[in-house]
Amino acid sequence: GETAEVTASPEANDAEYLSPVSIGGQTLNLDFDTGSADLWVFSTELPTSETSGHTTFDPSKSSTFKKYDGATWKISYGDGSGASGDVGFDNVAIGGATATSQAVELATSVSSQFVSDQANDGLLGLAFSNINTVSPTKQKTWFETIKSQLENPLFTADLEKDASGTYDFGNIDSSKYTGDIHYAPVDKSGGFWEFNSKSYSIGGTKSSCTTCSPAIADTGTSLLLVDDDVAKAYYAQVDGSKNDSTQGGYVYPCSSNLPDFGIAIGDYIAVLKGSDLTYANVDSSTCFGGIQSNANSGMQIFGDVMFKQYFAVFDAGNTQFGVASK
Ligand SMILES: Cc1cc(CN)n(C)n1
Repeated sequence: GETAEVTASPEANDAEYLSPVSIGGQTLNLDFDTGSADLWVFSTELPTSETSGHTTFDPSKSSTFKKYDGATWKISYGDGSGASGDVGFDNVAIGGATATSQAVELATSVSSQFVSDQANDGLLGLAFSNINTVSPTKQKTWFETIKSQLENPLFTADLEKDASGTYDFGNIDSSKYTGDIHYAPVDKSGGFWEFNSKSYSIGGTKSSCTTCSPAIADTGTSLLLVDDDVAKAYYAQVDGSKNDSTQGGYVYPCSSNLPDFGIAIGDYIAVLKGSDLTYANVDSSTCFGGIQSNANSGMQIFGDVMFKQYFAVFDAGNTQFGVASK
């Protein structure tokens, strides 16, 4: 069976991580997103006013591209961004592993967030294909297309703070973590890498929250979005913090001490170091937190803030998600 490894390079503030993907021989930099299941790209079908700075996929220049007549797609993300377009099939290679006849969704329209994010040429979804948005027939993700060719039906994420990391497909590289991998069973019925998260700790003090929302492992989200009462409890321990609607969330004096925050991955509490829980500066003395409220959406979203501190295993063979220290 095959294995593959690809670099994940951070954008400013580690807001997102981009990886090179070859589609019909054309290389684009895509955001690998375990929180969605569409592989879509900036394409020559977009208005040129929207593609400045991006690499676009040109189906007419790929000898292996096949149009999927009549198929369309339309996706919107938790941050309000979105895109839509039509569909074809092509050979898609990542780190030397090629999925043949992979559904490739060509954007004919993208929201302003994507137009201005010139480093991002599209997304590669790594959630479960039951939430793919292609109509009339849902399409498989790249991972599900290639899974049977892999040494093991899994992939791992090693994202780093302000440095390049890796995604590995088909194997767990033991040099990338220390200690045990702590697994939680995944409920994939909603299409996400979803698990229970019924406790947390703040500054070493553990709280159980039987009513806490389930969580998803989402490499496409920058922050850690936790239930509203948990976010409140955390920032109650941060001097000078406030929930500032103009800034879009909790901010605090950069000089304040941030307590460690433990998140439950099933029965295991992964402790995130307070010193790594500041996301960005709002101004020279005010900081924006990496932990924010999910506005009681009913789902907790564990994004890159977690992946920067823990090595992660997405195990489709056993339908489980695991983390390990690194
Ligand atoms: C573009 C994009 C992807 C995601 C996470 N699934 N978000 C929040 N935004």
